[in-house]
Amino acid sequence: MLLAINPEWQTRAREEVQEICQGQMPDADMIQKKKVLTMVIYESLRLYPPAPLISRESFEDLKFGNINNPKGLNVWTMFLTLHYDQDIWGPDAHDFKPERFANGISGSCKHPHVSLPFGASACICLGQHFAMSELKILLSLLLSNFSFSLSPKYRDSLVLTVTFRPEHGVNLTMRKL
Ligand code: HEM
Repeated sequence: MLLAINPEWQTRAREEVQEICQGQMPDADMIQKKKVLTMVIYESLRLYPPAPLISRESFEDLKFGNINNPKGLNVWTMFLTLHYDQDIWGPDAHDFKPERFANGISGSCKHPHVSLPFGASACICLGQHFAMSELKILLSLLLSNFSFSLSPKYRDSLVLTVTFRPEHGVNLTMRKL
């Protein structure tokens, strides 16, 4: 959806796929080289993190500033709000700008540890590298075979429960290249 409404990024990502894959099925080496696609995926996961919150239980009494956090309490961190914080990402925090990730996650914002699409610490997503590979393969195949734009049927409605997802799916108009 973000590539459909940002055709310049769709073109950049497609050119990179064509240059690296040369019409072949993407392999592990090719996936590693896809810098533009990585930036696009990180920025999409910043704006629309599929799992927008994580929880942790305190094993002992803790105090954060003037907030008491007794043993056994579950603390829920809504990183969706962190991903849109203008103090962290700048005044364009609401915009799709994959170039923020040109120098990886560490160079993307003021406090890179708040870029949390896969969570953090000991419970960080076990499948994150697998998920990134899957996304790069899927997007490479889509980009090399189709151009896409937003369908007139698209209805913007996001549902936030344990996951963050489009209520009515994502209707796109696909054209075979
Ligand atoms: C874009 C895709 C994905 C996203 C955004 C995502 C995100 C997350 C997040 C936010 C957590 C919680 C981390 C935390 O509590 O700090 C998590 C945990 C986990 N994810 Fe994913 N995930 C994705 C794909 C996958 C895939 C493909 C697999 C398996 C093949 C996977 C396996 C797991 C497992 C096993 C955990 C629990 C880790 C633990 O508690 O030790 N995830 N994921």
